[in-house]
Order: sequence, then C-alpha cells, then structure tokens
Amino acid sequence: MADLEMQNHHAQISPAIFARANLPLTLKFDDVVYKIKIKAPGGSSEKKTKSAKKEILKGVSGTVFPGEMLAMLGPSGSGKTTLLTALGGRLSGDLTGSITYNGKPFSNATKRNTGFVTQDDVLYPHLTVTETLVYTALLRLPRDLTKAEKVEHAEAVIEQLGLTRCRDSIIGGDFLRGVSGGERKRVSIGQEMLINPSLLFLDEPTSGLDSTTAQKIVSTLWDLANGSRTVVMTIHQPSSRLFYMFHKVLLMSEGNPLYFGKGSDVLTYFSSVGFAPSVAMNPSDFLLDLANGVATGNSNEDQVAIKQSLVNAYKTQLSTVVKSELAADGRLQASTDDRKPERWSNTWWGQFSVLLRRGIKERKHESFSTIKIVQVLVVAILAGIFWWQSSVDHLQDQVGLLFFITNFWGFFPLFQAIFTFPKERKMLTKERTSGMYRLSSYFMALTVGDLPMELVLPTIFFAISYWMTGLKPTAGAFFSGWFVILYNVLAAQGLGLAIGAVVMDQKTATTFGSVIMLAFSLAGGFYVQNVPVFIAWIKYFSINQYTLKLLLASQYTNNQTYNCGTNQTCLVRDFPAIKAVGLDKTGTILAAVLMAVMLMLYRLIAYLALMRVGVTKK
Ligand SMILES: Nc1ncnc2c1ncn2[C@@H]1O[C@H](COP(=O)(O)OP(=O)(O)OP(=O)(O)O)[C@@H](O)[C@H]1O
Repeated sequence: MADLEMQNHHAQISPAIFARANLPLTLKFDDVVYKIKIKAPGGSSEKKTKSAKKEILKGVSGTVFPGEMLAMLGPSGSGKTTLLTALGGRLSGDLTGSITYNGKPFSNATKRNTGFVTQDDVLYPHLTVTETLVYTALLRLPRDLTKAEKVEHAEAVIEQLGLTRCRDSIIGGDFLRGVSGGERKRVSIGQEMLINPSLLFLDEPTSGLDSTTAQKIVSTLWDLANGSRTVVMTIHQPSSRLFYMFHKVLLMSEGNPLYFGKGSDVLTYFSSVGFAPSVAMNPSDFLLDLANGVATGNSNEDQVAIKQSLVNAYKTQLSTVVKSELAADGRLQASTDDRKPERWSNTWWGQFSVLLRRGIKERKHESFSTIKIVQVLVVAILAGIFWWQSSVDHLQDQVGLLFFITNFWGFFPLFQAIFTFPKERKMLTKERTSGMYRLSSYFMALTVGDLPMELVLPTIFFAISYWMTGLKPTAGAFFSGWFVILYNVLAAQGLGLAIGAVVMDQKTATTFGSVIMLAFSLAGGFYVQNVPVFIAWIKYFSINQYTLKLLLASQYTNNQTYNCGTNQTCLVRDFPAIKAVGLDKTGTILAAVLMAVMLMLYRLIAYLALMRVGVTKK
C-alpha cells in the first residue's frame, strides 16, 4: 500500500516533459550468446598457451514491452552486466543471436532513445547537481530546443527525481564531501532521463544504498516504465518489497537463463520443477541460492547437479513460453523514429563552448590553486637570489640560469598536462559512448581551458626572475625570452598530453614523462658537450635543446665578447656550453620551426590516441 502511495506520488509530480516516451520500444533478445577469447594452457610445453573460447552468455532470450521493468538477477559473474551491455548496443566482439528494438537492429535512432546508467557514477566532483544536469542538457538535447528550454528540462528532471533539496550542493568525490550516494545515483539517472529515453538500462542502480533509498530509486524507475518506457536493470538481492515491483525477472547462473517471466510467478514455477522454499523467505534470496546451486531439501545433491537440473528445466519447461512471446507481434505496432538521423545534437561551436565552460568550472580549483602559484613564486625568487645580478662575465653561471629556466618550464607544464587525459578517461568513455560530442570539440575545449593559467604562471616567473638575475636589460631581450618560455611551455604541454593520452594511466605516464624529459634535458647541450655519436640524435627531439638555443639567441649576439681572464676577452659563441648548442642565425630559425612542428605533432598524437576511447557500435 505504502509502495503504491509512493508510486502515485511520483507519478503525480512527474513534469509533463517526461510523462511519456516519444517512441515506445519493444526489446526482444533471442538466443544471445557471447564468447570471449581466453588463454588456455596447451601444446606440448607447459609454457605454451593457446587461445580458447569461453561462453559468457549461453543462449539468453526474452521480451520486454514498453511499460515493463525487467530485473536481471544472478550471482556475481553470472553475466548480468554483459547481457545488459549487449542489450544496450555497447558490446562488440563475438556476440550472436538477435537483439531487436521494435523489430529492428540497434541503430542511431535507437541510440538516441536509449539511456544507459553504468554501475559507477561518473560525475565531475566540483560541479553542483544543477550544473551537472544543465551542462548535460546543453550537450545532449537537440539543437532545435533553445537554451532556456534545455535548462527547463534539467529543472524538470531535478524535480522529478526529488533532487530539489540538494540542487546547489556539489557532487563530491573521494576526498570531497558532496551529495549522498543515493542522490549521486539519481543524478546519473537524471542525466539519462534528460533525453527522455524510451529504453533505459541500469547496471545495479541500488548497490551500496540503504533499502529505503533503493526503494525510492526503483519507484522512480517504475514511474518511468509506466510512461511507456522499457526499463532493464541488473540488481543484487532486492528486498521483497522491491522484488514485486518488477514486471519481469530474468534469473541467470553462469551465463544460462534459469527463469524468465513474471516476478509473481517465479515461486510457483520453481515449486513445479521441484524447488520450493522450505520457509517463507525473500524471493530474491531464494533465487540467488538456486542460481548458486543451493536448495533446501535437496542438500544431498551437489551444487553442479542442482544448477544443471535447473538449466534443463528451463529448456524443457520455460524456453517454449519465452520463444512464443518472442514470436508474437508485440503489443505495439512497430513505430519508427522519423526524425532525420543527425549524428550530433549540437554544432561544433555549441559543444566546444559548453565543454569549455564546464571544464573551467570543474578545474578552476586545480588550475588556480594557491599551492601552484606559491610554488612558482618561490622558485622564481630562489632563482633570483641564487643568480642575483649575474653578469656576462660569469658566463658559466648565466648559461646555467638559462638552462635551469628551460628545464623548469619543461618539467612543470609536462607534469601538469600528463594527468589531463588519464583523469578524464572514465568521463570521456561515458560521454563519447553515448555520442554526446565530437572528440575534436572536447579536445580543443580541454586544452584551451587550461591555457590561461599555463601561460600566466611562466609569465609571472619570468618577470620576477629576469630582473632579479640581471639578464640583458633591454625590452627586446626580455620579450623574446618571454616568448621562448611560453613556446617551451606549449611544446612541453603537448608532449605531456600525448604521453597521458597514449598511456592513459597516471603512474605509467609519470614514469614515461620523467624518463623522456630527463633524456631531453641530458641532450640539451648544457651537461654534456661531447655526446657519443650513437646517442647524439636525441638532441634533435629535445625541446630543452631548442629552447636553450632560442634563449641564448635572445641574450647574446654572435660577435659578443666577455672577460674570460685578467685583461682577456673571449667570444661568447666559443664558450663550450654555448658552442655545443650554437648561436648561428640559421640554426636559431630552424629551432623555432622545429619547436612549432613538435607543438603540433604532440597534440596530434594525443588526439589520435584519444580516438580509441569510447568507441562502440553506432
Ligand atoms: N572481456 C572480458 N574478459 C574476461 N572475462 C570477462 C569479460 N567480460 C566478462 N567476463 C567474465 O564474464 C563473467 C560475467 O561477467 P559480468 O560482469 O557480466 O557478471 P555479472 O553477473 O554482472 O557480475 P557482477 O554482479 O559481479 O557485476 C565474469 O566471470 C567475467 O569475469
């Protein structure tokens, strides 16, 4: 009774926008088999392995009509998530059998009408609930809606999911207090609801939540199903209250279906095949026991035998019923989505500007962190003190200073950039899988968003240390030196982005980054001047070498001299560390050109590496 009240309550407050699905979809899956390759020991030698195939799904069938909510139950590893992913059109590989949506295979039109809520809530921790949903609305809703209408949709979702109380709270994360787990889950559901999906897939939407919150979420899903939507979810041990809210239940064990049909008929069915619960118990506990091969009263039989007899019972008793439902025409005429299949809901610029604003908001705490500013200020002042008013006559010191600046502004931006993509990996996968935006607009937004701070910090550093260390006091030398540093930052940032995107793992990327940067630094020409020929080629890739060359050119002229002993003058260009790098004009121009090439090339590598993230069937 209380349940019904709750359901009615939700139904009453549902804003009109989400009252019904635009395109009710009947989901049918027939004999779905999924195999993966595994390495199996074989051959004559112990070490030899050959690949074998393992069946994860062993012929699962069923029909879910609009207005129905299907729960997939089963022990851990029984294949629920795999089946859900397959039904959601996100599983590629060795998948056979047929999965149709209103009688048609998965298409862009189906994708546009499908919401998929993954088990992990992948959300930006610093955004508020409202911001999260508004940005998603701006990115996902079609371009024929105005911005105000999209915001209105987000507001409606907030209202329908009961998120009004926490609408201005931040999402939070591991080390950041934010909304509760249940609220976070509802935000994830809300992101999918925004597109008013006809089909909604959810992977364990209630795991980790208390039973009251779980109940609220399932009630909301029940409401959604009630609006002619097809809802499919995996769930771990629902309470009996929840269990009876599901219209249909699929019980799985090791990839085999053990039951498919109405939740209310499940106990009758298992009693009819000889497995009745001996005491009154939560049906889902009973079903999970069965799927694990545990049955009261049959304790003599071993678990494998029980599971096998349940698989056989399904084949002889239920399979034909399930197949006949599959063969039926369905309650609805197969309607189609007549809208022109546009790949993207927004223009490139539209996506770029929303992603830029969202990125700046999410990362402003990080990019403008006080600790980072203090770090740069301290290093600038330290350098200023150590090299206080250095003069050309102490050439070794001055070249050392220029090389220090080169190195610092190589390492610093590289390690800022290296984490960018590994940190974004889950979000990028989630959003690209649901076709939210183009990779190019995302890439540009992310790299441009970080630029201001990336360029402000070296500028502050250079302005402080330049005058303290007494480098060439002309505007020309200062500005050209400043440009060189910014140029260096952009190239090093590009390298960091590329390493991060290729490796996609923070730890490995850091290791790679330090090794590469150290190699570049060693090849920079300052530490070693007589590099063995077989390794000398590294200098052609060394950002540090080119930067040092350009910085030297900004400070010294080709014919400049310095005091190299009592009453003795020498040519600057003959000083060993300078000679190794060179002060010649052609070399300097070439260095500038090659830096520009690297700046672009590294970004291109990063972009190409990202193309593999979030790629699924269309
Ligand atoms: N790509 C893969 N490579 C190796 N094993 C896989 C792969 N995909 C699925 N499996 C295996 O298939 C089985 C089913 O996995 P699945 O995630 O679908 O189970 P599940 O029922 O959702 O489990 P859980 O409830 O723990 O999430 C597991 O044994 C899993 O290890």
